[in-house]
Amino acid sequence: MKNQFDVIIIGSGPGGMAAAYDLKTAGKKVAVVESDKWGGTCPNRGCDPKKILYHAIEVQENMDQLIGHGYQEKPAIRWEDLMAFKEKFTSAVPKEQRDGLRDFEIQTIEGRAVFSDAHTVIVEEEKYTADSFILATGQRSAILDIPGKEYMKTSTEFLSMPHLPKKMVFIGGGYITFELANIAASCGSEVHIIHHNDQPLKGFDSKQVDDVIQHMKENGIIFHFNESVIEISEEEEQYTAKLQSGGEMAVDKIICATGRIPNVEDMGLDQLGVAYDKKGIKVDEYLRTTVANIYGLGDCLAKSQPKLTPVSSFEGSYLGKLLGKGTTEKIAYPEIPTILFASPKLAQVGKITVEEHEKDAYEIKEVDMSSWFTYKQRNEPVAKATIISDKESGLLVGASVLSNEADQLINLMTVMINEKIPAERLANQIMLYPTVASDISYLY
Ligand SMILES: Cc1cc2nc3c(=O)[nH]c(=O)nc-3n(C[C@H](O)[C@H](O)[C@H](O)COP(=O)(O)OP(=O)(O)OC[C@H]3O[C@@H](n4cnc5c(N)ncnc54)[C@H](O)[C@@H]3O)c2cc1C
Ligand SMILES: NC(=O)c1ccc[n+]([C@@H]2O[C@H](COP(=O)([O-])OP(=O)(O)OC[C@H]3O[C@@H](n4cnc5c(N)ncnc54)[C@H](O)[C@@H]3O)[C@@H](O)[C@H]2O)c1
Repeated sequence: MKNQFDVIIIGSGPGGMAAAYDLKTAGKKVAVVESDKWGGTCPNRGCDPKKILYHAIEVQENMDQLIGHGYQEKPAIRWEDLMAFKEKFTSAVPKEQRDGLRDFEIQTIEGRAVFSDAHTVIVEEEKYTADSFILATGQRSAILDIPGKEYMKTSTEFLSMPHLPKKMVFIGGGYITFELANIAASCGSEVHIIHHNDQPLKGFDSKQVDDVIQHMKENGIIFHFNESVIEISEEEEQYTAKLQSGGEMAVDKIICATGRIPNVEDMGLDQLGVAYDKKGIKVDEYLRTTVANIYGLGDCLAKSQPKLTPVSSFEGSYLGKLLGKGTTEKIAYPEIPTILFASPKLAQVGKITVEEHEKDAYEIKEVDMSSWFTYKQRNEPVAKATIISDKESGLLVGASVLSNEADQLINLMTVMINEKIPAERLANQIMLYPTVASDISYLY
């Protein structure tokens, strides 16, 4: 039957895509429904466009570190050209992603999916039925509920701004604020960050967060901790943010980055009995929702794992195996690394702090790497690592790294932790020199 499938996936982000390709490879008849841009958040309005902008400021910073050591002056970034470069990548994404599915004989359905029963969705007034469904609907930006909230923009608008505002404010103290504020400041905007408490970037090593803040202050960013925006007014595209402390701030753009909310509403989930709360859809260890033939993955789930592209893809591949090849295993997550693409980068994996009562079990080592050749050759101002290993086995259990090479180092350490590679085995490897990998054996 034309509209009858083994599995229908709702949402074409990295999670939905991974599930679709793996299920098709396993011989299933698969369809993907998408109501917005094919490819979802990551390549259209998330990681990828952000990384293109970030790369430009990373190059700028690398050059800045060599002023007086070969370079004469810090290069300026022309926002309009950078945006045009970014647009070259992002404008092609939806078609490429959709055509990729079609070429693989996965049916693509455009429109918003709404369930009419546990085996049927309606999209643009047409019925589609399936044995199983996967909810891969992602999240969207939360907007603070304050007077004048209609004047706030989100990360999506930031990543498509045709011109760089002269003065802007970011509300929130999470990943999005820190990454995008850093980009805006490096490109020449006067940037303010307003955060409702004095503990931004929760979940990262607090000492290293202090270092990031210090570095961002040196980059010109102005932090306002224990402060909130309570009202916004507009006059001729100039915005005035009224502050809880009593003051006011006049700016050209206000970006709200106070977290993201799952896309779960108006899909008929309540009538079916698919349980969810404000954190997302509830699933068991097989990623099954409270309705037996409906599964969920990625950012739209209420779960403890971080909401990141590779996590969504991992879950998509797991469901590909579960529904495609009939594995009966529960999902088992490895240690998941996370990174803040700021200046410098802050990345971590596994255990990053040792409590007083754990001190007999773990060894914690703090290493200042800034005098090492890898960092000195680039004149990097900061390079620090905190390494935690299990005293009995000697195995690495966690690490947090603050440096512009943190991504490379943490990727290597993630493999060492997940594959339980003892330090002695590293001595058997010959790594390229001088590179970050050749430093790793000095770390613990
Ligand atoms: C600014 C920003 C920067 C980020 N940077 C990084 C990064 O550097 N590294 C990283 O790992 N992660 C990053 N992330 C997070 C990453 O983008 C997400 O974790 C990832 O995209 C989640 O994938 P997903 O498949 O779960 O959902 P999404 O990619 O959000 O896809 C969900 C899709 O479902 C569609 N949909 C929703 N409801 C329906 C419906 N009823 N019918 C049909 N379709 C529907 C949506 O339109 C969307 O296309 C970033 C996110 C943002 C916003
Ligand atoms: N490098 C990366 O991997 C990367 C980059 C960007 C985004 N992301 C993903 O996107 C998600 C969303 O990022 P985000 O920065 O929007 O969220 P976040 O959860 O990282 O940070 C939200 C911030 O807003 C603050 N906040 C919450 N409610 C508030 C309120 N009512 N008033 C004022 N402040 C409030 C929180 O204290 C927090 O500091 C991340 O959790 C992550 O999963 C990842």
